[in-house]
Amino acid sequence: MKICVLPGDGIGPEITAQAVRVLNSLDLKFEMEEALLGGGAVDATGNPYPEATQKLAREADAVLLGAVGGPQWDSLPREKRPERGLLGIRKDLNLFANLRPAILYPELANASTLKPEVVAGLDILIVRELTGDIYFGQPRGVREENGERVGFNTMVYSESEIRRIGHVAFQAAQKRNKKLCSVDKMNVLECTQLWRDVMIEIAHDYPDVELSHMLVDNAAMQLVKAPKQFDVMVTGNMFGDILSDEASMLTGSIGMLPSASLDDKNKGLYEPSHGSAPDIAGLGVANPLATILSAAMMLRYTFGLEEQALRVENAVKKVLAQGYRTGDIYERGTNKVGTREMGDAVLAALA
Ligand SMILES: NC(=O)C1=CN([C@@H]2O[C@H](COP(=O)(O)OP(=O)(O)OC[C@H]3O[C@@H](n4cnc5c(N)ncnc54)[C@H](O)[C@@H]3O)[C@@H](O)[C@H]2O)C=CC1
Ligand SMILES: CC(C)CC(=O)C(=O)O
Ligand SMILES: [Mg+2]
Repeated sequence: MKICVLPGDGIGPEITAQAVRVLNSLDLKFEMEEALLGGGAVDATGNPYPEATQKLAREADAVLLGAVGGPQWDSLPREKRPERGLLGIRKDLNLFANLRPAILYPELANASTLKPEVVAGLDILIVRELTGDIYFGQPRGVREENGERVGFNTMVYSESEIRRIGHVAFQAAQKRNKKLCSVDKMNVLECTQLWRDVMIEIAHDYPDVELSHMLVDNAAMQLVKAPKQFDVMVTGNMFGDILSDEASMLTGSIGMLPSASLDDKNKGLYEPSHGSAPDIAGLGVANPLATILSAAMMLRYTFGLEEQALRVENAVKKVLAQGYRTGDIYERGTNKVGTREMGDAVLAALA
């Protein structure tokens, strides 16, 4: 079981270290090797996704990633920016299916931005397409036109790209409550009219799943109005990026939202849904639970170790029940801890 570990930038190394400790405590035989991705990689090699990282990531069964980016790299030419490294590894490994579960742990009911009665028992799975859409579409750039600069990107999806993420979402819905909501903007975007048409075609293969459709602006509103109407949501790369950050706050914090990015053979990259949080980097206060829960997803999806995945998830439940909280989920009467102490608590819960 080979894992390529990419701590990345900002809080990335702090949170990844805790997930690595958790994996190493499980008495399983992992081979782990670290490499550079993002800003640190640009500084060291001039490339945000260096060849050595590419080789290691391709050879590994799974990748564990912290996060990339930071203001010190924002003025670099676009192809050298840390985020290009992230898009690069996702595309290179064909990780088209991004699973982002938004689950409210009962202990965090007061940390949610919504009233407890609106979110109690919340358990949504956002299935986000990850290697297409406007983040990858060509042409892109800034050109001179009529004496001014014009910026442009292209939203593009092929039928086959929509179909393969659709199948992932329908199959996930089959294993859950058999309800799938596809989110698009078909009223104004041709690209997402095709998205809707293809989802309707695929639905014939899954007669047991109830498919509904929602425009993305309404979906953003419904998520904070009545989130429990959703079970599985499927959407494109950009809408999924935005809606998953929004959904994270229903669970208390973006520091609680893990993710799995999968290809069609269960190879996966596992990372928290948040970014490198430059505002708290180096302070030892970041919440490592999203990364630890991402490691649990790795055990489940890539290694098929369901029992071990549940063990880690139960350890996270236990530390929350014991009252351990990083600053982002802290409330009066609980025990405020830093990143490493939260890792210690999870390890103790696993022992
Ligand atoms: N997957 C990745 O590597 C991603 C990278 N980024 C990059 O990260 C950098 C910062 O982006 P932002 O827009 O500020 O988003 P962000 O997700 O890094 O931070 C947003 C807010 O959430 C807080 N936060 C995030 N993770 C947290 C955690 N584990 N515990 C406690 N608080 C946490 C931060 O302190 C900040 O206030 C940018 O360079 C961006 O491009 C952004 C999103 C994803
Ligand atoms: C580079 C961005 C697309 C990363 C991001 O915000 C995400 O994947 O959630
Ligand atoms: Mg994002």
